[in-house]
Amino acid sequence: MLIGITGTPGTGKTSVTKLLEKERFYQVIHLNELIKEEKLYSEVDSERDCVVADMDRVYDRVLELHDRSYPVTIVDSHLSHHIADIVIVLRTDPAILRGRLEKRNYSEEKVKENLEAEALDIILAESVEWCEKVFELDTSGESADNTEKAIMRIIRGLRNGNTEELEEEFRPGSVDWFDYPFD
Ligand SMILES: Nc1ncnc2c1ncn2[C@@H]1O[C@H](COP(=O)(O)OP(=O)(O)OP(=O)(O)O)[C@@H](O)[C@H]1O
Repeated sequence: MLIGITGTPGTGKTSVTKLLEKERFYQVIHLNELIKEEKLYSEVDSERDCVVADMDRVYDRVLELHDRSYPVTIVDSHLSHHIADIVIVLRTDPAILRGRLEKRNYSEEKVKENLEAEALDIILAESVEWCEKVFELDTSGESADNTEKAIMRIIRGLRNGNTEELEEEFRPGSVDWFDYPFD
């Protein structure tokens, strides 16, 4: 089973998937690292300090790496909803996200761009449009450990084929930061 952990940068995907990796029960593909290591991009956007991933090559590489001896393979990336049919979208209140992104020494423009994407539910909306099953998980005010536990609960439900209650609990649309003041 291939599961994407997606969300705006800073919502905690890497922190949480590193915890999940320690369980040794999951294969975890940290896609952004892979894209950089294997140069799976078509362009370097030096102005925005990022790369433009070549999604066809990325997709093929994930399929190659997908090790079916693991019951679950997790793809960690804000691009994972382009690849997996089942995704967990991590969300963070923009006021909290701002603090996390500022610690990375991002430019104010890049911080605002990401906060706006989070407040406008961009990744959630894409996930709902493209993926079969979407769980929305709010990490605001939660520890990474608790977020990991919630993800493990969702994975357990998926493996047991019993997701009705989880789909209700983590229903897309449960957070609303539309009124976040940007200026
Ligand atoms: N509940 C939480 N879950 C995950 N991370 C959290 C949580 N609360 C606080 N954090 C902190 O938020 C930061 C998230 O950074 P992280 O690199 O994991 O985000 P990311 O979503 O993987 O970003 P990127 O897409 O840029 O790789 C870390 O410093 C982490 O310790």
